[in-house]
Amino acid sequence: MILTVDVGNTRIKASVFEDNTALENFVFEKNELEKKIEKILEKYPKCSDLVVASVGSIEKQSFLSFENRLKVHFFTHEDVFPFHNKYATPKTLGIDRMILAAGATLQFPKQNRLVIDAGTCITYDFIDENDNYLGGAISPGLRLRYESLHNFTARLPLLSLEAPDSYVGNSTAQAIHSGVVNGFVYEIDGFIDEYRKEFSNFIIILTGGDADFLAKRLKNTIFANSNFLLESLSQTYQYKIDND
Ligand SMILES: Nc1ncnc2c1ncn2[C@@H]1O[C@H](COP(=O)(O)OP(=O)(O)O)[C@@H](O)[C@H]1O
Ligand SMILES: CC(C)(COP(=O)(O)O)[C@@H](O)C(=O)NCCC(=O)O
Ligand SMILES: [K+]
Repeated sequence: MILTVDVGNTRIKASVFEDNTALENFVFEKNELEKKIEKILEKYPKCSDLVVASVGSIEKQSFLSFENRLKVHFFTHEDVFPFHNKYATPKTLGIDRMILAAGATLQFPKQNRLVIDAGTCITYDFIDENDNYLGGAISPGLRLRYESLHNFTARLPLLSLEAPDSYVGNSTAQAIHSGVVNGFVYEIDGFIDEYRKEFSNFIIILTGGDADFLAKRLKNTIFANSNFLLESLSQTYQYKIDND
């Protein structure tokens, strides 16, 4: 039994896996990290390994206190991954994107794959049928768009996510919702259309905190799996054990 932990820039997600099947998922804030992990381990004392991917401000040291109880693995660029990394700056590729690419490679072998993670940022990652990781894109996520409109202007209010009534926002609030939500949806559909021009066939995996909200609004039919990063962490860890 393993406990996987994904430290994103907004929140921490965790999941307990037994034989690559998730038993329970957890979401919490950075300041609750140790307390929450303590609680999870109390509930699942059979956890033998703690596996972490962090792109947030939490470093390896935060997990060291658990090392006397279970094996702690903090993923880095030095680990073995099941794809060929063709990024021009492989050492700066986010570890979350590496885990997503690894999960896509292991779960959907020998085909072109596009992973879209709608979290703090939207990240796009493309792995071709020969398991070459080619790269993708990084753009602001949904909440980041609402916050930056507010933070960098004098007159725009901070709104929380709401589906717009129309493209034609007829008030400040509706104009912001239209710009943020429709802009987000058009961006993703636009990227998918561009990839379609170059690659005739590929599967799309949509994940992240906004995946469910997004999936039903896209022109392209995509099934969302908001647990894909944690599933990929469990699978990539197994791959590491088998290939080290
Ligand atoms: N309770 C919540 N707190 C913060 N963000 C949330 C919450 N529920 C949904 N979201 C959405 O999830 C997105 C962040 O996704 P997430 O995958 O958790 O990010 P990260 O992995 O970067 O920490 C935000 O854009 C926000 O719209
Ligand atoms: C792009 C990211 C900030 C996304 O983080 P997230 O939205 O998952 O919190 C993260 O993958 C990162 O810090 N990447 C480093 C730059 C790169 O991937 O090229
Ligand atoms: K992301």
